[in-house]
Amino acid sequence: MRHNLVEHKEHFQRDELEVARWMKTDFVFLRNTTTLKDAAELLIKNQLNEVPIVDEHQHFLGVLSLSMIMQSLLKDTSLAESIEIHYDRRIKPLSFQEILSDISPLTKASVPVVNNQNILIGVLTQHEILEVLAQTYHKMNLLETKVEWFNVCFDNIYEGIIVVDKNGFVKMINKAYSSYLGVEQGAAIGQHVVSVIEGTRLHIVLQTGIPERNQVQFLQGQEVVAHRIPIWRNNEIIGGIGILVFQGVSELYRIFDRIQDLQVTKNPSLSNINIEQQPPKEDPITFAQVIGESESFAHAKNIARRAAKSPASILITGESGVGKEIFTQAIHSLSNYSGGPFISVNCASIPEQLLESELFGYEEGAFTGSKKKGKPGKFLLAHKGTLFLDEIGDMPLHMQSKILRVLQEREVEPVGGSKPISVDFRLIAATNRPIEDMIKENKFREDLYYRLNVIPIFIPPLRERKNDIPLLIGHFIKLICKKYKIPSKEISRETVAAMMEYEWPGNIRELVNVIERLVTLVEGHDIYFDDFQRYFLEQKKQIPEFTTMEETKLESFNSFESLKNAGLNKEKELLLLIIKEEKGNKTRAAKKLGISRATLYNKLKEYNIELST
Ligand SMILES: Nc1ncnc2c1ncn2[C@@H]1O[C@H](COP(=O)(O)OP(=O)(O)OP(=O)(O)O)[C@@H](O)[C@H]1O
Repeated sequence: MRHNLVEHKEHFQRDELEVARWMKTDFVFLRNTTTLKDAAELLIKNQLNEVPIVDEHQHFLGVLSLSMIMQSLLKDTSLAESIEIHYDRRIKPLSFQEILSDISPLTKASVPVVNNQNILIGVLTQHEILEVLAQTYHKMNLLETKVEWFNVCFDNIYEGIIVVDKNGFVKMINKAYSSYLGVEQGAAIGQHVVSVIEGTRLHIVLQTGIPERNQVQFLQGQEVVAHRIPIWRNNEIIGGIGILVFQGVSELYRIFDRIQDLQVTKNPSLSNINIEQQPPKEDPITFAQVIGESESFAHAKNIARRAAKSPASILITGESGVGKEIFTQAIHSLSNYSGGPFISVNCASIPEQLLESELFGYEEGAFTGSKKKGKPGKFLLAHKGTLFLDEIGDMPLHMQSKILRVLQEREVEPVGGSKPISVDFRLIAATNRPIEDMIKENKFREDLYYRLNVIPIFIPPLRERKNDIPLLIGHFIKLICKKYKIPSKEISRETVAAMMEYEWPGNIRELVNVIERLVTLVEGHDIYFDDFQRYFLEQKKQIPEFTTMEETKLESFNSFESLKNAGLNKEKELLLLIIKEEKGNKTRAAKKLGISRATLYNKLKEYNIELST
């Protein structure tokens, strides 16, 4: 029995084999003060051979069996006597944390189980052990089928796949790869990847921890596309996967041509309203630029991709800096409104008294005594395109009613205007505030919420999708090097692992800031953990070493906090100082403080700081 369990242990998670998971918790036991008569009756009634004995605090003392009672009776002991001196105290109980495969075979029908305080909490019987075996057998069968399927796929796939351990030694290689290289599968296994694949970088990816995707590699006289993926588990690299796309390069060119054709034939629907529209200055953001593959993030992207195709309103929720705006832009690019404008409004950053004219626009002479020319509002500017209302949770109640009316009637009436104008736009709203709670507190209109929340998308915070961190680091390093026109840099694995440990309260915005600081401040080609400590952690002097997650939880690491702690206790003073340093530029001030523009506006409002715009 022991042998079988050990052999199949791999197929159970270790804690699945813990005694605590399998022991019986409704069981019979006796106090040491019970009489021999009561004990005998209890054993007979429950058809038991033996029973565990405990003291008044439920501490385990030993085991009493029917044969022990018989022996006592044969020695003329009275049945009225207590069992105290008659039970066996040599019996060793099992700990609830022991693993079934590590314990000796049960020689008895049942064994008592205790916790760390020696309190009797259960019994393990042979019945449970048989149950484990039956389940193991079932799991093994399922696993065998899975492995068979996996092998079939692995060897029949067109792409070449190679899997290495953390030191770069080949663990698996599929048929496509081995025949391309002209190496026997069996011969490649166990060798170092460098001696199997000419010019590989898979071993380098194991060092850096950063995935490399869509890299053109010259192999066996042909250009191929390679992906190199480090496998992270519990913040450590346990191996790597190399994927070779043989048709890659020529196929990529074909795809590129097809995209170009599509763009030429696409006839952007032009606005029938005479509003001067600026041509887009930068390439539109697509989902290819929205980085992240962890399950929860891929799920959000999936919903967003599908939502893009419908005209329904979308409400994106998630903490500040998780990527709500970039999602919105990618949705716009993929939607039927992509030919029209993308208009973004940060509801928190516009003073309340200006909000209406910003959104609805105004007609010439709309304001008493004003000779101001008319101006189209954001609703009108977004005609045939996408309107993004960021921080919708900060919208005052009276404006919420007005917005609701626009959404219902699809018409806007500029301030001072006499007739409504029809508008057609796709609305995407975003918030990092708990809207449902705000509804309960009458701070947000329920009817507007339902109008907006036709398709809800939640973007998870970075700390809940840490496996995306290496991918994001690689992406931003490349992007920032390009932006500053500096040669590409590499980051050490220790730094990546430390970044995976950190909680990122400012989410991706904070990650981008940190990488930007590292890439621009570190002079050499490589970014080491020391640099990370110097440029990021040392700013937060109160935390001497970056060690555990617990420590990072204790303190918020964002720059705002660190600046505050650098001797300035009052947030207001700090705000004023930074704004002065940045000569009133709110975007730069927010960036320096490590907060979003919206948070900066909220804080300015909170402290009644007025800035001339
Ligand atoms: N998945 C991602 N891939 C690439 N870049 C991202 C991703 N998510 C966010 N970013 C970048 O991080 C920064 C912050 O993202 P964004 O402004 O979209 O966040 P947000 O949730 O709208 O923040 P806020 O609520 O504070 O307005 C931007 O520079 C954005 O381009």
